[in-house]
Amino acid sequence: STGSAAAVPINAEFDIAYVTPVTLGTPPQTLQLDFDSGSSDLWVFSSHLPTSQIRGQEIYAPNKSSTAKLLDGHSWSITYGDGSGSRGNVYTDNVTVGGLMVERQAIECAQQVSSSFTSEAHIDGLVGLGFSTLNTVSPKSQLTFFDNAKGALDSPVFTADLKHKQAGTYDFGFIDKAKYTGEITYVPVNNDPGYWTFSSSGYAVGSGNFSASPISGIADTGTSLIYLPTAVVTAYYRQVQGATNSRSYGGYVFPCSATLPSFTFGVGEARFTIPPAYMSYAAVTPGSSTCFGGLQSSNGVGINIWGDLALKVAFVVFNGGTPPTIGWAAK
Ligand SMILES: CSC[C@H](NC(=O)[C@H](Cc1ccccc1)OC(=O)N1CCC(N)CC1)C(=O)N[C@@H](CC1CCCCC1)[C@@H](O)Cn1ccccc1=O
Repeated sequence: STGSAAAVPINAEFDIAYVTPVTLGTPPQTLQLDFDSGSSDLWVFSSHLPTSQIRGQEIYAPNKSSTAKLLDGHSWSITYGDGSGSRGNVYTDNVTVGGLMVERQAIECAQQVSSSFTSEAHIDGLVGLGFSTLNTVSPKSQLTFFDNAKGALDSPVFTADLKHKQAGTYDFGFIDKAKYTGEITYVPVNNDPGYWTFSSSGYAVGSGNFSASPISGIADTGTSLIYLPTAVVTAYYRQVQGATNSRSYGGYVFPCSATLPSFTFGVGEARFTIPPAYMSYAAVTPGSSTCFGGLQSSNGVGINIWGDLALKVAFVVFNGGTPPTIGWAAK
């Protein structure tokens, strides 16, 4: 079997996150979920949430689904890198993504969400696509949608074709040759403790020479930006007039009028260049002439992250075979 579903940017201006329609239960309830290869819980806004914590999101009501079953005595609780979090109880039910159905998928129903989730009306929950070792359900941890689907897939892979300010796709079980050009460069994945961790072969700032130093980081569809070592980040912002690492804004900012260099990263012999226009994010406050950079330091994060900003200039194959690998191709 295979599946294919749209990845739609939640913000018309900046690609800060992407959501994908997912149907749950019988009759089907459709929610817009954020596919996150940096975590491994499938959780949703639910009928178990106080209404004060729901502001425009769609909810999943297990008691309205004839195929929902309570996973008695199980609970979950998760906190993300940006400090947001949620917790609740667990049901199993049918989950369908782009025509691919998994029966008895653990659906983690939120009983509490942090304020940043309540204020993000476009995200009704997450689908974790990390390795199942990271799942937070207790006392028995649960499998991700991908791990549950894997055995039935034509090939044990999913691919991400994220785009700038337009809908892309997540495909399951097949590699669509129409979505990329040239060859796919595969590199090893270290899935301990459970991320899609791979080694980039280096970077270049603008037209500068390529610095061939390996950078270990995770491919994370749930993170907007790129978080890399300080040496890389200072080399980049040294080329940006007026750039500063702002404590108050929590990262590198610069005048929105600044000329930005492109940023190139390597995967094996392959090179991927992020154009200058992608390297600037929202103004730090609406209407401000100070902009937030797409490349930030991983110092405060503790892990290097290749987020949507890097993923959207490539076609990426998350190969869940044995051993797992990750493939990057131009498009
Ligand atoms: C440096 S990990 C920061 C990262 N969260 C982001 O990237 C959010 C995404 C977002 C944007 C807009 C609305 C809602 C959410 O966006 C920003 O933080 N932005 C974008 C806008 C910018 N102006 C400021 C910075 C993050 O926790 N991801 C986790 C998944 C996220 C959680 C929040 C909801 C969406 C999915 C996750 O994969 C990160 N992970 C990765 C490895 C280990 C643990 C861990 O937890």
